[in-house]
Amino acid sequence: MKNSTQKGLGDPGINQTFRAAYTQKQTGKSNNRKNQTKQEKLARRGGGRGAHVRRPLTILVGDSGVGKTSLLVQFDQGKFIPGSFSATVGIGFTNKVVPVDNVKVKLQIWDTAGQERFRSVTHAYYRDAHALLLLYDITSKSSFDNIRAWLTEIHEYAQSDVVIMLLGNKADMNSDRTIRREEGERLAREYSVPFMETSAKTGVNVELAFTAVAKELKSRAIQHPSEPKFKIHEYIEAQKEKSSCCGFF
Ligand SMILES: Nc1nc2c(ncn2[C@@H]2O[C@H](COP(=O)(O)OP(=O)(O)OP(=O)(O)O)[C@@H](O)[C@H]2O)c(=O)[nH]1
Repeated sequence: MKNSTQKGLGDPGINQTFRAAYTQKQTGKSNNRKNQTKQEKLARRGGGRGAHVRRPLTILVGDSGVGKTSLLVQFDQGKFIPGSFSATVGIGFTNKVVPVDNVKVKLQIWDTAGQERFRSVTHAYYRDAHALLLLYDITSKSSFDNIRAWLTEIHEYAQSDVVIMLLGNKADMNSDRTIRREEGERLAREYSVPFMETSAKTGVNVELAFTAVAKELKSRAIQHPSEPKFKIHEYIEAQKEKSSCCGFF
């Protein structure tokens, strides 16, 4: 269900850091010169001192209403804004520094519109993505059924080595659940992608999802021969066990 207001394209009501990235990329111009300058500076400088991994791109994808914006807002600002749902227009983005060991991984995270009419726009960005977080809503069978189609599109448009993670969001809504956790796990196994259930509302596993991506991207960018290779599946499984042991679900 949607109301008439829409978020994205610089709407400050959702997240002050979201910008009109879509317009910028399409026209080559920003509708916010100050922001563009800052982005360019950040890109040039790499954003600060010390060891860092340069702004790899993570894109949130999935059907409209599964909670992509909410997940990003929870990760970025640690809050959940309940109430009316307003669909994203185009693409919004935020930048977030994730400390991994002694390295700052500066993720650029793009929140795409799940609505079908924006699909051709979001396809154009897949090839630039280093990681894709693919969400469904555990209370929505259609959003889960559409995951196969999303994965087909991802395999068609994204780089073959893109990090893909499947997230079953709205895990706090257990009483309305239509997709069992095992179904998510089975689908993820079939496609060999890591999986976890998240809640943008309570924050469960939200940080873990992004941290796992940051760790994987860091390990790919900075190879220390002496360090054991980071294994994202194992990391997530170990961390998930920790959270489920403590009664989050
Ligand atoms: N209970 C609960 N509600 C959620 C959660 N995540 C999102 N919602 C609600 O679900 C609705 C849709 O969330 P959005 O974050 O706007 O969904 P979206 O995937 O960004 O939608 P599009 O912008 O159309 O692609 C909103 O009313 C949110 O408050 C969650 O983890 N738990």
